[in-house]
Amino acid sequence: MSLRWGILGTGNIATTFANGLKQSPLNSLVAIGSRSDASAQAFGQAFGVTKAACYGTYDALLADPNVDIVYIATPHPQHCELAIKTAKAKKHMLVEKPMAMNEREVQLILDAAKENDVFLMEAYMYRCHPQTQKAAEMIKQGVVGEVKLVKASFSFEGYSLGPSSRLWRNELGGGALMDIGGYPLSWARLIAGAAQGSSPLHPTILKGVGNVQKDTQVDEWAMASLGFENKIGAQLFVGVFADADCSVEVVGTKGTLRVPNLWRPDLAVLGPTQIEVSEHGKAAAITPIVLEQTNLFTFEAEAVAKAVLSGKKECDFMTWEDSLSQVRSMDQWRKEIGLVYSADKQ
Ligand SMILES: NC(=O)C1=CN([C@@H]2O[C@H](COP(=O)(O)OP(=O)(O)OC[C@H]3O[C@@H](n4cnc5c(N)ncnc54)[C@H](OP(=O)(O)O)[C@@H]3O)[C@@H](O)[C@H]2O)C=CC1
Ligand SMILES: O=C1OC[C@@H](O)[C@H](O)[C@H]1O
Repeated sequence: MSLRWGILGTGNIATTFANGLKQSPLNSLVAIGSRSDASAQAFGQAFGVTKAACYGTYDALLADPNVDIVYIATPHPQHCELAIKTAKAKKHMLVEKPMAMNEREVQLILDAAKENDVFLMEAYMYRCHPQTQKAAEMIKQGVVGEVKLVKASFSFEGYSLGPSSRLWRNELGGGALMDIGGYPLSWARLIAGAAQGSSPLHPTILKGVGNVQKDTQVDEWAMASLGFENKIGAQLFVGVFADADCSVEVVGTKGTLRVPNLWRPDLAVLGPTQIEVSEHGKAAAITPIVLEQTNLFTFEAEAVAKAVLSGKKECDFMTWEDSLSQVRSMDQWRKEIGLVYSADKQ
């Protein structure tokens, strides 16, 4: 039995995810929903969706009885309303990151998923990749000794997208922190937990700085320093002004573990898929991650399908508790740098 997907939104990540679905025997794309008929038809044609299941409204897709699960791939401010509607339509859902704009919205989504007994996951796709699981396992086994510090960066050049891009518009949830801050944050939390053999931890302290621009009212870069109950610290950096550092490191008493390409291991141009461990002062030993299937979004879709088809409402790679911890930390990080959206005023 395969899971029948409908996608809401026909932008960048919707296309990437639809390609990932194509390679997954457990999944199939059966419907596409857009704000416009023309976009729905064009997208549907590219991915072999029947004309009748290319919908010019999101509501029409949610009313389609052939859709088991919905992938919400719109800008973040639309996630909350669409996720609640999806749950009420009794459909499972994979919601793009960040799950919603703030804790109040995430809580509403969790309540709706619980009430309607549907599967829900926030789409931190890198968490579903074998490289991430291997790195966390190595930390748990003590390859760097006692973990002291997690360093994680994510940056890309976003100016070329132009000022109309969601990245630069406050009303579309723009800025570096909301777009990519959740990646280093979710990695630091995962590793702080892995170090003690537990699920991801919530930070006990989070201090941040950032550059919220006067004209756009979104941040061009943001940094955070975190502390966890087990005395692990983390330094996070995100920026959307240049293709700068994207690597992650875990520093321990014995040595350092480094992953050069954690976020998009499917894109070889961003670096090799490998884990590098060096004892302090020595050359790194490299563990290559060799895989038959390399599409990151196929891993994500398969993780979701396995959970849904076995009756689970959550996926172990990104649980509901994990998403709550994420948004609480993101809210705190935003408060530290003075980054405000209209959702915060409701
Ligand atoms: N996991 C990952 O690797 C990635 C995740 N993302 C996440 O996915 C979501 C979408 O990002 P991305 O695909 O880059 O965004 P895009 O701007 O490329 O696409 C968003 C789509 O959402 C729909 N939409 C609904 N309301 C609006 C609106 N008011 N303005 C613009 N578009 C709207 C549009 O589709 P239509 O007109 O058909 O309705 C549009 O094409 C974000 O939450 C982002 O954080 C993004 C990139 C990578
Ligand atoms: O999640 C993401 O990862 C890659 C970025 O290019 C994109 O803007 C972001 O939404």
